Amino acid sequence: MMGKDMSICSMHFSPTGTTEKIVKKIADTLKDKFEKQDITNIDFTNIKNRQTGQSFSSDNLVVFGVPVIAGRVPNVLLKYLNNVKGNGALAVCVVVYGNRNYDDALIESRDILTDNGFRVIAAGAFIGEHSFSKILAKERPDDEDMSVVKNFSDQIYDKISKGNFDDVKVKGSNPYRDYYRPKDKSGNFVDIRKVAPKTNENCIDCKICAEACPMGSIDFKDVAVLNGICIKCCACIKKCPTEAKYFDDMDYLNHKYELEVQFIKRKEAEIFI
Ligand SMILES: Cc1cc2nc3c(=O)[nH]c(=O)nc-3n(C[C@H](O)[C@H](O)[C@H](O)COP(=O)(O)O)c2cc1C
Repeated sequence: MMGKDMSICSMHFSPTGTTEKIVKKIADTLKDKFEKQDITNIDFTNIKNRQTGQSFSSDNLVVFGVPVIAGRVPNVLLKYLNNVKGNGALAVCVVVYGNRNYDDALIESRDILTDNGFRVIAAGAFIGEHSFSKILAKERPDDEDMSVVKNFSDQIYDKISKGNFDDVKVKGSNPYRDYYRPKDKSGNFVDIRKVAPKTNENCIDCKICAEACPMGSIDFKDVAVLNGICIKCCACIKKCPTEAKYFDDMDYLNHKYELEVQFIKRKEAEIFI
């Protein structure tokens, strides 16, 4: 291990790109420090890539990242993650959250990787612009975040170079807390799972939204039609060049507004090594 045969992989689920940015920076920094030619990128956002399963070996170092969804690992990924086998590979576990909280997402992600045969040697919770919002954690990860990411990568390199593959301890509770649930103005829980994006007359039928939807739910023939579930990842909204996609559900909009007001204070990344 860690000889010339070691290869570095990055693996991410990242509908709006913040997780991807962090995971790739870590993998790239490690590639340079270990003087490797290239890295393998596995984009789990793409439904086809999730369906094939992945098998690693003890010669691999995998940087794995997901966004925090309702305080946990995105539950739509769980069945696919069962088919990702570590076989002794080293792993770095990353979660990215929108400045509310990562709750038990990091520990859950670490546990999934460990149960699947990875040796998780480092972990970090980072902040990315909130999927729902253009102002909450706006444009993060920013330069300050990326220098923390770089420093984290340097520490991972040092740990591996010393031959220290100890499992990492992370923050979070097990049994995991329930999925975080939004509330209405009166404090009652609301269920936004069935809420779906709408399409306005700005749509130029470029199909970017259909390509971006990680659930493959937007109909290619008529992008205003939804053929499957919506996880509210907002890839279709944030990637649309003409602002044609939007949500108008009042519970959703109220939740978004509350998040923007309550969690305005900047949070910082936490790393565990
Ligand atoms: C349905 C949903 C639930 C989310 N839940 C949380 C949460 O519990 N805590 C939080 O801080 N951010 C939460 N977020 C925000 C994302 O974790 C954050 O914006 C992340 O940077 C998105 O990653 P991506 O750019 O890789 O898609 C949620 C986003 C979505 C779409």
